[in-house]
Amino acid sequence: MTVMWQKGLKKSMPSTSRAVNTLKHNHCYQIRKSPPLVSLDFPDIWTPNSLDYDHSPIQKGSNEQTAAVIDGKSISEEIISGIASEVSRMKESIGKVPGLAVILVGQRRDSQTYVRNKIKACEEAGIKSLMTELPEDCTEDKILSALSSFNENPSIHGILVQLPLPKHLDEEKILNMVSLEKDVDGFNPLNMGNLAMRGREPVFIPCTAKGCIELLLRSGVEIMGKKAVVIGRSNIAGLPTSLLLQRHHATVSILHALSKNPDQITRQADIVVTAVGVPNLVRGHWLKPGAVVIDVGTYPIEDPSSEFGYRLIGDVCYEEALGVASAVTPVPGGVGPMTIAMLLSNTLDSAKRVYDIT
Ligand SMILES: NC(=O)C1=CN([C@@H]2O[C@H](COP(=O)(O)OP(=O)(O)OC[C@H]3O[C@@H](n4cnc5c(N)ncnc54)[C@H](OP(=O)(O)O)[C@@H]3O)[C@@H](O)[C@H]2O)C=CC1
Ligand SMILES: Nc1nc(=O)c2c([nH]1)NC[C@@H]1CN(c3ccc(C(=O)N[C@@H](CCC(=O)O)C(=O)O)cc3)C=[N+]21
Ligand SMILES: [Mg+2]
Repeated sequence: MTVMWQKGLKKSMPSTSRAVNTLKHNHCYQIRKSPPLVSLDFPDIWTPNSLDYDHSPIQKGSNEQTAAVIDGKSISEEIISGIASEVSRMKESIGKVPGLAVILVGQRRDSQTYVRNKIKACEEAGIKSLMTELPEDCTEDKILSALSSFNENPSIHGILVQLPLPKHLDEEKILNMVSLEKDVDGFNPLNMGNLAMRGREPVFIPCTAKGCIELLLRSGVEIMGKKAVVIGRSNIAGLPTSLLLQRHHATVSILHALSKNPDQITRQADIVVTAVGVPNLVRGHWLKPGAVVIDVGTYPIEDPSSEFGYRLIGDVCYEEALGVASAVTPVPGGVGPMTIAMLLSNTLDSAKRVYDIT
């Protein structure tokens, strides 16, 4: 493997040696600081999302197209129009509508686009939206005070802090301030824990994960008993998606930046969900013929010819996948719009819970 790969492994070594050191210092007298039996370290390396992947030329149309294109855009529109009619029913019966608050910090163009899309979708569905835009260099206190006013505002049923936040801000602390009952992103650790644990129900299911499953179900893909591979293990995409697939009784493998032979493991999967952010990471030969491929990745690349100066590409080599898979989601027009539809769905559910409507 390449230099990056080796660097990653080397840098993740200290966790072991740290454990050994603690053992030496503690000797056997101090019980309070006993060394961990299990290391909980995630790689503290920065994984640049560009490790070791296949740069060989893309095989356009070398195989006849086998795959159906899963139209996330139109499925999301269907869902949003269903939400819109529920919202108008709510308005007629109790004179109230769901409300979503969005906090956007800084000037990232992609974040601005996603947030704009979310606000636009709220308008379509009749959901009230409030948006707080804060400068890149804003203080933590500013965000926390915006959050506490949204937490207390009874006409707000969902709160979303757009990620990533600028580096100087403590993301965990800020996300922890979002009231559990309004955490429509599902990023609160209690939500994730409940998603993972048998017999428990999260208040909200994270939107991207929910969107991926919804795409599978609405495309008639059976999940139960199937082998699913999720590439990526982030809190916002890969991890919750793998948990949700497991809840739907798939046999799930999770791949990440330090996984070896990802192509071979992926080739065994009936369902592949990829959430990495590396363009063309998943090549045609990574896929089992007939696999269903859900591409969460959205990597912005410069494109002066498009409206906002950039366009998005996914993790999957789309041209190659079309000739191997049985179904593929495009980027754009796949998971992205579904994430937004699920955000609205969570916000509606939240309002229904507050007003005790079924
Ligand atoms: N369409 C949508 O609605 C959404 C799209 N996205 C997009 O999905 C992508 C991922 O987002 P996010 O999860 O936030 O990103 P993160 O950077 O938080 O996570 C990326 C994950 O991919 C893994 N990874 C990195 N490189 C490789 C590699 N070469 N092979 C296998 N795994 C690798 C990382 O592994 P490790 O853990 O070892 O570092 C990590 O788990 C981005 O393009 C993002 O824009 C995200 C959310 C919603
Ligand atoms: N707190 C938080 N919640 C999120 O859900 C969240 C986040 N932070 N940070 C970033 C990721 C990414 N994400 C996307 C949402 C919509 C599109 C989307 O609408 N995509 C369209 C096209 C976008 C465009 O018009 O360029 C599509 O794929 O068709 C993409 C990506 C949500 N995320
Ligand atoms: Mg990364």
